[in-house]
Amino acid sequence: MTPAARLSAAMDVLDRVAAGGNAEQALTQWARASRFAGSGDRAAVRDLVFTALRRRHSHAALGGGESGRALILGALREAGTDPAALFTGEAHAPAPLSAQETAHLARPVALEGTVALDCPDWLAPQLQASLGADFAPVMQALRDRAPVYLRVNTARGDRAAAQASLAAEGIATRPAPLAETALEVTGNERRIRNAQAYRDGLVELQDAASQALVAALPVRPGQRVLDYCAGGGGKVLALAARARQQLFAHDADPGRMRDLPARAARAGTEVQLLTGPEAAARGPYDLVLLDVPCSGSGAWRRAPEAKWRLTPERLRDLQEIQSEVLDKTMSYVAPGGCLAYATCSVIEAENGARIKAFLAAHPDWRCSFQRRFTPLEGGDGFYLALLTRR
Ligand SMILES: C[S@@+](CC[C@H](N)C(=O)[O-])C[C@H]1O[C@@H](n2cnc3c(N)ncnc32)[C@H](O)[C@@H]1O
Repeated sequence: MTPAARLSAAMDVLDRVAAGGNAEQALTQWARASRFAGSGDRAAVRDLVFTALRRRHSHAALGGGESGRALILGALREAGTDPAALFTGEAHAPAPLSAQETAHLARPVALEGTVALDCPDWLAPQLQASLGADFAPVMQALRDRAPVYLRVNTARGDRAAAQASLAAEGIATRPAPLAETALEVTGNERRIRNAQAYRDGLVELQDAASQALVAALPVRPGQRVLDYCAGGGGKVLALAARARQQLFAHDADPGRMRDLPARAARAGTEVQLLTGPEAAARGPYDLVLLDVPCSGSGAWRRAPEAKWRLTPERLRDLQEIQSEVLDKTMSYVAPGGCLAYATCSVIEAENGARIKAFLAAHPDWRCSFQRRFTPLEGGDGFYLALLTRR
């Protein structure tokens, strides 16, 4: 594909996302319908789409609108590329610029405040209050692509062995300071899923802060652990590598745990999947991990459309769900056990405020540890609170 044809494809995908589609699915649909697109084309279109979504506010201002075409015009303008040479209308290139577009592109645009930071306007005060002096740097960081991190499965080998195995297949990595198990991929990341170390379960794809969060959980061999919001199981598998435990996983949407048994087998461990009633009946557990549904604000680099889809109503609903999950599962914790509350959000209302509300309603509980991670440390934004009975 020519560079101009890649722009047309990205515009098309962005329009599908604007109509309510999910970016990953829209890209997959486009790739299936575009057999002529090689892996380089798919990667380039993906980059264009994700950058435009991360920077939708500023690109819309620069490009003169929120359509896929305007966002791509904004991206070219930000990069200092003259669109006229690409927007020729020839073959699969975008149609030539209209008079209105030409006029907009000629007008100076000063990017300021929430537009320059690509921050949703309504959420800026809350984010500012949550992050303080880190607000602008964090929002800036969320405008860029996230690093790719691997978790070394220490049940299979150490970090040096994983690095050596990956290097033998041309995949460059370096240790990431956030967690002892974390490697940052610095070259040839597209080869990971075919690499021997990945197929053998020596490494898994997992954000470094997510690994650091799991490293902070109180884990002892032989204990019973319930991952109550297990999703794909990233955290429960990271827990499995730390010590031999009896592991149980539940999710309100069991379909999300579909790949968990196969992933567990690849990692050399076993996780029992439980329905809601089973999760209640099989307790108590020494550790109950609640990786609750949240705004995902700490992970907006990876799922940037979520940044613009979040609404005040949805944020309120999420807080209700978060408190409900805490209230429901506190009785699942064994005496002396721990209830671990986690989000991938940097919004205080989903983090410390939920814990404060929980402790106010349940004075027999206390918070023994809390930690917030932001993208300024390299990984995604996360929050962890450890709760124990007094
Ligand atoms: C942040 S994701 C979990 C990610 C996962 N722990 C990981 O590390 O890959 C939150 C999960 O909570 C699930 N969920 C939503 N509401 C729930 C509820 N009331 N009870 C249990 N799980 C819920 C969602 O289906 C989603 O899979």
